[in-house]
Parts: sequence; C-alpha cells; structure tokens
Amino acid sequence: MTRSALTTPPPDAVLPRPLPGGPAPGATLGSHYSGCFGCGEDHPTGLRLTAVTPDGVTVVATFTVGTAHQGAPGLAHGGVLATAMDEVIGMLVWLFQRPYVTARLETDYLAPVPVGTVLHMRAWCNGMSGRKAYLEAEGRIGSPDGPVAVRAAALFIEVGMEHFAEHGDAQAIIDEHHEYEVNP
Ligand SMILES: CCCCCCCCCCCCCCCC(=O)SCCNC(=O)CCNC(=O)[C@H](O)C(C)(C)COP(=O)(O)OP(=O)(O)OC[C@H]1O[C@@H](n2cnc3c(N)ncnc32)[C@H](O)[C@@H]1OP(=O)(O)O
Repeated sequence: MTRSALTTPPPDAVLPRPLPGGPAPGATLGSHYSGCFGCGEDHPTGLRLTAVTPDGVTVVATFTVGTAHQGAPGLAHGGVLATAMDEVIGMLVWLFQRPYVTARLETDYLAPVPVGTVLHMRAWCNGMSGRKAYLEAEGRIGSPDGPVAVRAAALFIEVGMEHFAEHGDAQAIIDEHHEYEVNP
C-alpha cells in the first residue's frame, strides 16, 4: 500500500485487542444504520455489506458489484470501491465499541473490477494512539486469495455520539440505537 505519513501509525501506537463483551470469533456484524449507503438493508442501490470478524480485531466482507455501481460501462466506479473500503474499515472500528469517523482515506487501484465481481474485502488496524486509529483494507477479485484490485489506508478519529446527533439525524439514532443516550 502506498501510505502517507498521515495514515502511518506513530511509534507509540498500540495494536487493538479483542474487547470483553465484543463479538465472538466468527460473529456477523450488523448494519450500523438501515439507511447507510455502505451497509443499510433499506438502501435501494447501496452496497449492502455485511461483515464477519474472524478474531475480534479484523473483519472480512464481500461486495457484489452491480449495475448501479458502474463508472465506465461494465466496470465498478472508483468512488464506489473507495466507499466499500471506507465501509469495511468503518465496520472494523465498530469492534472498538466507540464511535469513529473517517478523517482521511487513501486508495490505490490495482485492477479494474467488472460488474458481477464478488469483491472479497479484509480490514485490519495497524495501531491506535489517543483518538486516532490507523487502518488498512484490501479488496480481492473473486476469492479471498484472488488478485488485489483495491487497497486503502485510513485515519479514523474517535468522536462522541453527540457528533452524530449534532450534525446528523438525532431521531434516527434514537430509533435504531436504543442503547445510546443521545442527550444524557
Ligand atoms: C442510526 C445512526 C447511528 C449512528 C451511530 C454511529 C454510526 C457510526 C458511523 C460509522 C460510519 C461508517 C461509515 C464509514 C465512516 C465514514 O464514512 S464517517 C463519514 C465521513 N467522515 C466525516 O464526516 C468526518 C468529518 N470530519 C470531522 O467531523 C472532524 O474533522 C473530525 C474528523 C471529527 C476531527 O475533528 P475534531 O474532533 O475537532 O478533531 P481535531 O482536533 O480537528 O483533530 C484531532 C486530531 O486528528 C488530526 N486530524 C484530523 N483530521 C485529519 C485529517 N484529515 N488528516 C490527518 N489528521 C487529521 C488532527 O491533526 C488532530 O491531531 P493532533 O493534533 O491530536 O495530533
């Protein structure tokens, strides 16, 4: 991965460990919001990603490229592939049980991805330092061992739930995330 200094963990960064009460190895991670373009089951043309964590600190997911995801005829749009990388990394940080948002996302495109491809994605964390999480993901064509088509490195920043309530749709959070107190 061609990674900038901004997405490279500093020397004091620590690797995440599976959290007590977190998903068991092999558990499926649900959608964080039904209307999400990346994972929402109610989104008409979204990516509808679902992820599994093999070990509590990484995730794997698949994305089937459809006609709604084209850029050039018959090929996935690069921005959609970046979204898939962002989303699978977003699913990974969900394992840390604190809300994070993408601050920076860097993407390398290595091969075109035809419509109909099942992209096998994997995301992992290279280190955490304070509010910052340094993450990577890759997408392989056709199988978990297939050729790498896209790679991403990201910096995610921890925020409070108030970030989503202040800037987004607070009622949707209350409706779907009963465990969170938006205005404690
Ligand atoms: C029903 C609904 C339920 C919802 C339940 C929750 C849902 C869970 C959401 C999951 C979603 C998944 C989907 C994928 C993930 C997205 O797509 S998230 C959406 C896209 N991202 C955004 O909208 C974020 C927009 N940006 C921001 O809000 C703010 O800039 C940030 C990122 C929160 C940072 O602002 P801040 O908290 O004021 O922090 P700030 O002091 O500026 O920066 C902190 C540190 O980070 C560094 N930093 C900040 N930005 C950058 C950058 N771009 N590059 C490098 N360094 C940076 C700063 O330099 C600073 O470093 P230090 O000085 O501490 O060394």
